[in-house]
Amino acid sequence: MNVIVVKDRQEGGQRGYQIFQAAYDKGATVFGLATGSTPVTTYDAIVASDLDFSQMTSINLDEYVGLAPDHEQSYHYFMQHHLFNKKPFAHSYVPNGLNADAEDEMARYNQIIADNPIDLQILGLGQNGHIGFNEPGTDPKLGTHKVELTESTIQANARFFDNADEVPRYAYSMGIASIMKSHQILLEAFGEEKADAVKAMIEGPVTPDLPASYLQDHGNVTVILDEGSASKLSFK
Ligand SMILES: N[C@@H]1[C@@H](O)[C@H](O)[C@@H](COP(=O)(O)O)O[C@@H]1O
Repeated sequence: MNVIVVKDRQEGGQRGYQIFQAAYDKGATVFGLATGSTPVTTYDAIVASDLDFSQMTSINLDEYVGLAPDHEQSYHYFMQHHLFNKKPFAHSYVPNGLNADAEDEMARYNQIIADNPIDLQILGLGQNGHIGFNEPGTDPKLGTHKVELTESTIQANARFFDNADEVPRYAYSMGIASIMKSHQILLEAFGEEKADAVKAMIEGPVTPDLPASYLQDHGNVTVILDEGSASKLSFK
């Protein structure tokens, strides 16, 4: 893993953007995108740039089951608001949280990923080490699947809802196997609350207990950290 430590998430967003731009300049056409607060500064830098995605494809990692695309906490809505309204792609795929037939949605989304191999995948990091919504214990061989969210993720994401009871209990998520097929991965993690997960991801063993640790087995991963999230690394 190529680890870059910057001062804060603003600088991290700029570094993330530079990696996007370099991939774009080298001919990347399919971008795997993430939600959460972490990638926002990178999306802001993309929006401020003159990069044109009108011939490109985006594929998002995950979506809550049961939320309509126009629900303010859906990941569809998040992407529209932070990126797609200002930088439209030719095709933007996000799992369909309203598809009650999980098998159908999993097959549909796996086909989309197979048809559009991801050149650059951006990832955030859950406090428990999850990537996408691949919670601890997830089988790394899974493709897109339906996930029951852990209590820790529900609590961490409750800040976006009126209260924790409103956080959906399930999500559709790209699997670890799908993520690992991306040619290049950019993971960003900012803030002290991510420091334990960051340390385990980089310095711990590869284990299903910390899903992001599988990234140690991928040959092209860049990790951008700020001073808080890097604070427990031993090599600093
Ligand atoms: N499914 C998303 C993840 O993709 C994201 O990485 C994580 C961290 O969120 P944040 O970036 O807000 O800390 O939150 C959610 O659980």
